[in-house]
Amino acid sequence: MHEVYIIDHPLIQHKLTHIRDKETSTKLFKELLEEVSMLMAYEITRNLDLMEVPVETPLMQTTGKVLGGKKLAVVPILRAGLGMVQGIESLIPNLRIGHIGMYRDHDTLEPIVYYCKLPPDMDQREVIVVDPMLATGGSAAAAVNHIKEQGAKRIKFMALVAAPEGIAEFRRIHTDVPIYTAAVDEKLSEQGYILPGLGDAGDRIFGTR
Ligand SMILES: O=P(O)(O)OC[C@H]1O[C@H](OP(=O)(O)OP(=O)(O)O)[C@H](O)[C@@H]1O
Ligand SMILES: O=c1cc[nH]c(=O)[nH]1
Ligand SMILES: [Mg+2]
Repeated sequence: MHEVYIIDHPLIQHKLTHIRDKETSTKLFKELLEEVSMLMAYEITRNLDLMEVPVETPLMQTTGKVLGGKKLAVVPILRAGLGMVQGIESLIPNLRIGHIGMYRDHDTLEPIVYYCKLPPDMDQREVIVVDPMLATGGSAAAAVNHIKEQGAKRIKFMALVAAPEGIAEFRRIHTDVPIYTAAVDEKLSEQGYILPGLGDAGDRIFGTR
């Protein structure tokens, strides 16, 4: 069973507090989410494999290290996951980006796949699935199911905020996928919102409130 990693770097926690604030504008919300996603990706990728290569500095020949392991792909869960891509992309060279569209039926809260386009070689890649919110866990679990069906074997899931209920549900279904989050909040509301949370992430990113 894989772990839940809480990335509690002070800069991430500082920015997360401003993201939660209902007075934060759409523009600032988006910028902060990108910054936090970059900082989280920095932590998540700290175990990437390296290989040695020769490099010639202006002064002499030496040996350096470059990324040498599996190639990476990031897969945002639409819509809100899109708000995390640019921050990650700015950090990771040669990143491939897949997209999976999920929405929750407002009455049943059941997740529904409405779009999926992934790189063809998913079995060759280390995959980071991103969505700011892990609420009931239904969307994330269904998205990862779908991505596994396309061949992906090494997957990590990254959320900004997670509810205990969502963590439990996701781990019940995907024992092989570690969860990385900046915060585990108190609980879900009866409407399936994370409390205290930050509201509807998609609406706050795209200004559709
Ligand atoms: O864990 P769950 O209970 O499944 O809820 C989490 C999902 O809900 C939100 O998406 P939403 O359905 O609001 O779609 P959107 O991104 O288009 O706003 C969020 O971005 C997650 O994808
Ligand atoms: O609190 C929540 C729960 C699901 N989706 C969101 O965007 N926010
Ligand atoms: Mg939404």
